[in-house]
Amino acid sequence: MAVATDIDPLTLALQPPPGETPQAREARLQQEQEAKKRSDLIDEELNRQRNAEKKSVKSVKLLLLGQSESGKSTTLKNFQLINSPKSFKAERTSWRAVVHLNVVRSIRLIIEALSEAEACASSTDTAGPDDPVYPELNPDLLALKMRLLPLQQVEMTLFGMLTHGAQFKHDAPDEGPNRAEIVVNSATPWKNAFSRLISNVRNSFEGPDVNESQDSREARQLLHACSEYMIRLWNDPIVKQVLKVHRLRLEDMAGFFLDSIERVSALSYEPTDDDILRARLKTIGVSEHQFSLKAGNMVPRNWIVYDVGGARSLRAAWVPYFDSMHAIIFLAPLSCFDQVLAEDDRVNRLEDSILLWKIIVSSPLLKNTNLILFLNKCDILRAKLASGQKFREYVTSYGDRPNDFENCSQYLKRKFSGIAKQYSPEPRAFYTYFTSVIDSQSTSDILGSVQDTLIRQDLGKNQLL
Ligand SMILES: Nc1nc2c(ncn2[C@@H]2O[C@H](COP(=O)(O)OP(=O)(O)OP(=O)(O)O)[C@@H](O)[C@H]2O)c(=O)[nH]1
Ligand SMILES: [Mg+2]
Repeated sequence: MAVATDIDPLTLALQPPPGETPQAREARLQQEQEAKKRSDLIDEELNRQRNAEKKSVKSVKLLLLGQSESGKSTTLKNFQLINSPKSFKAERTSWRAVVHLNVVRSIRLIIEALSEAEACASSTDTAGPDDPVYPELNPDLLALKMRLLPLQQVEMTLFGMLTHGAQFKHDAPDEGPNRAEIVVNSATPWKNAFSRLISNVRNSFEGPDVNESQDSREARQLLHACSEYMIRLWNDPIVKQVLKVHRLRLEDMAGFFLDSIERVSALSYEPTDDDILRARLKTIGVSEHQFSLKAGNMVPRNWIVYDVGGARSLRAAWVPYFDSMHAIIFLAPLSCFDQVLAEDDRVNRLEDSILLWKIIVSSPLLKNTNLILFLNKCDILRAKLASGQKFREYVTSYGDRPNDFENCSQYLKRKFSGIAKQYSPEPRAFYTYFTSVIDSQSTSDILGSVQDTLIRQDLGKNQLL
């Protein structure tokens, strides 16, 4: 049975040993001093870490805005490519299916145009002066069209795999048959559907997908088997004429891979970074991407980038995010001066972008938010102007200025800056960049400078430190 004493065990343990010599006492005290020094150092380090953690939990929140197809999701992909390259690579297999869906969609649009040409040819109604006049389709072309019908099955399979149930759908039919495209609700983890099919996700892009599902493999084999027919169809001169009459410029559409059919339908195909940036998947819902970023010798920050759907019907979902954002990157595609909205063909895309920008800069909710303007798709603007497309035919206020990239892009930059000056509730600085966000190198430089600016300047001073 234990005997109770007045001395607590700790005091007892710390007492000098009985009969301690002066030398032993000195050595003990020195040891104790050193132990204390070590313990203080550890405490100091723990405190430093705790303080750093406290600071780093404050996240920098960035919202990507702009009309549909302006390049928001592509900008998000660039953020991923720079800040979490490993997860970007791990998603390659999912993007392969999207590239394949993009190819199959382009072929479907051609087939629909051919069907329309056939219907016109067999119609007994007298053609009006404004009716399209299609060339005659020869039997070889009709046979080719039949041979490509199995691609419908490929589309359904890929679609089913990505949806993994019900998260994907075709666009609303009222957008017209030529506009129908596959959308993903980005709030749902669609990429996981593929990750589950490939249990050895790590490095799966470096070797054959041993665990790929039967459906997925069959879809790829079918696409591969149709490769030659797809190439013949795309290169057929009558098809080119039909598409011209149909006013369908597939090469200007998002997710265009028809010039690379052989490569992307090869059985060993794995998407490159460039393919992933070009692959088109329309967003509905809001997707959120987080990463940790360190600028210079500052404490790492948690960044959250939000990507939203830009189609008209989806814009109401933006507003709840306005409140807590540190910065907005607004994407205005400069190349769209001659295009109309997919969701409303009475509205010019450039006008829609300008109107949206006006709404954003004049919003009282955003008066303290950093605004960054990406004047995007500069590569397409350059190519369009070089091919002789006349800017002033669509933007009459441009007048007689030269029809070149330098002048047109500067004109549009002045237009957007003027709106910001005129409509901001309070004077504000904002940053403007000319971008082509499918160019990962130049976009990486721009995003690097955006990140740096946000951390060091306004956010560093006012909100985050
Ligand atoms: N050539 C070129 N293509 C671009 C550029 N930016 C985006 N794209 C392509 O345009 C298409 C549409 O881009 P997304 O990033 O999906 O557009 P989004 O703004 O997210 O569109 P929603 O999700 O519908 O709101 C994709 O196929 C991109 O690869 C660019 O600067 N140049
Ligand atoms: Mg998107």
